[in-house]
Amino acid sequence: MPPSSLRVVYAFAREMHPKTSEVFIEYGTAGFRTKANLLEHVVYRMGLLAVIRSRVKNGRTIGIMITASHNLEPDNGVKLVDPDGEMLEQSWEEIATRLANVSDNDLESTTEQVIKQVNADMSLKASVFIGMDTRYTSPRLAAAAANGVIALKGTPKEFGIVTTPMLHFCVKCRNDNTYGTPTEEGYYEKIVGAFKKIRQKLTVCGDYNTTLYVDGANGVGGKKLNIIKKTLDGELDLQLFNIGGNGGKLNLNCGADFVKVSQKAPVGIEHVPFQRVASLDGDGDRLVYYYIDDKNNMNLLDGDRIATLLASYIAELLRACEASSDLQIGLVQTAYANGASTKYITEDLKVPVSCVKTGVKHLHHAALSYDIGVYFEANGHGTVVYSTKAKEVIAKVAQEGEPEQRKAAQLLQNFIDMTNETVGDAISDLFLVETVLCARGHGVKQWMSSYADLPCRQLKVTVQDRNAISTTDAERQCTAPEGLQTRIDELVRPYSCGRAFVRPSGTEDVVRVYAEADTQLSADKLAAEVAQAVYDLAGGVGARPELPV
Ligand SMILES: CC(=O)N[C@H]1[C@@H](OP(=O)(O)O)O[C@H](CO)[C@@H](O)[C@@H]1O
Ligand SMILES: [Mg+2]
Repeated sequence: MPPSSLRVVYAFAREMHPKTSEVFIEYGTAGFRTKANLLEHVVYRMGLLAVIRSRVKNGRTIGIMITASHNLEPDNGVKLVDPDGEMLEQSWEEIATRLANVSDNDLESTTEQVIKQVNADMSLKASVFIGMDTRYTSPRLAAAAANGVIALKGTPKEFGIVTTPMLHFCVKCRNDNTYGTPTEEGYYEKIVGAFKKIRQKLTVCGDYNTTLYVDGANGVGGKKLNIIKKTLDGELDLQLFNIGGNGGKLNLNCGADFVKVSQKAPVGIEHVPFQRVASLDGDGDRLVYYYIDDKNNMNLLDGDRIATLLASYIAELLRACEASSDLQIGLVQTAYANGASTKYITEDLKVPVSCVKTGVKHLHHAALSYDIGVYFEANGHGTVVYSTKAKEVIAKVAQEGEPEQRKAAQLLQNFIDMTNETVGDAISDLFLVETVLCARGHGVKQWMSSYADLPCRQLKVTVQDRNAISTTDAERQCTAPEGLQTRIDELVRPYSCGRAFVRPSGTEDVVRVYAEADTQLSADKLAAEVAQAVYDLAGGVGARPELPV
């Protein structure tokens, strides 16, 4: 890199996107996420880093997504997408953090150091796709990202408002044209196109009802479903709520995170007993379902429930193809998965389960070790990944199998096409769920009946330094501070079906507490007791922990 070019970087930074805050910011589970007004310089610098990353990857396209997902409107965030549409390689997170925090004066030399460290050939072309969510601060941040890309002579392409998974999809397609066309239209063609194909092969029957209510969290996912809705031809009657524009605030008392954590129905939705409702998060990468029953009770169908539904259907089709002995299907969860779901998967579905640390990158990675890997966080973020071997075996049966086997294999092929394999995707997952329910003639009651969730509760505790808490065994055991795990064990012991763990959040400055037990009262009580133990033994600050979250 000739020095003159780096001087441009520096001048650009100081003039247009100066670092105005001394607050240290870290590339966490979901990239950088904080108040939007602290992010402009960070995003500009991620534009620089994306160019360097693209060059290290021989000019393959890198993605930048501007979003703070399920956080409230004043926050925003940025994350990088690697060439196969997956999250940024973990070893680069430290580099991203370093570049985000240096002073404007040190930016030039730090950029140069990074280029040397990663051995980037700065004479190569570089391509960066930029997407953003619906926040009013997003266009300004997207422009800062594009300026960063231009400063290092990369080529930015702005996609405007897209869901996070759409951007991941477009990055993947740009680098691998067998996957699809790298545009929003290409996304609809592949995902919605496959849904329509599969629907032609299925008959609407039993308790399945084609009306689906959707809570769009007043974010981007609902807006995109409004586009898709117009192209559906009776396959699914989408009734969209919380799609923005009616004064409803992004993620405020609505959306997948609110529904999952509070276990309450969102605002802004008409209640019809036993009506299926799909709830998306603000950037369209999480999905949970729920229904209100005739006693006005809330019934949540979360990520664990979606994972088991998809895994059981795929396993059923594999058996029908007679390919189940050739292909190993597995499920990946985190410690937040409801204990009842894990028991159901291992004992009833007889599918192997692995438990990994929180954060999609960990789940995605573990899922790749199966021929077909289904992964979901309990909060509704997840997808299915299919190995090349699985695709080849299924394609062979679809061509050469007996008629019944061929039929099942062709259904599986449509199912694969409908899946966004790059990352959890609320829209793709919604179509996958609707397909399984339709194929089985099931309504929400049958879906719910596969197993009964153990009541659970999540709480947050504010401590002086959340990193004083260390964990092991996929975050299910606490190794520091001393004595905390022993205390948790003592607290859990008296509870029937009791389980509890604590871990520092990667996206908020809190310690998260999770507890489950045989009754809601017990789960709430256990969570409160464990939260108190965290407060006492891990340096709690501010108000003592209280219910609810
Ligand atoms: C309990 C929980 O839902 N944690 C979420 C949350 O992470 P924390 O590290 O718990 O803050 O945000 C992550 C990014 O969206 C998501 O991957 C994860 O599942
Ligand atoms: Mg999200």
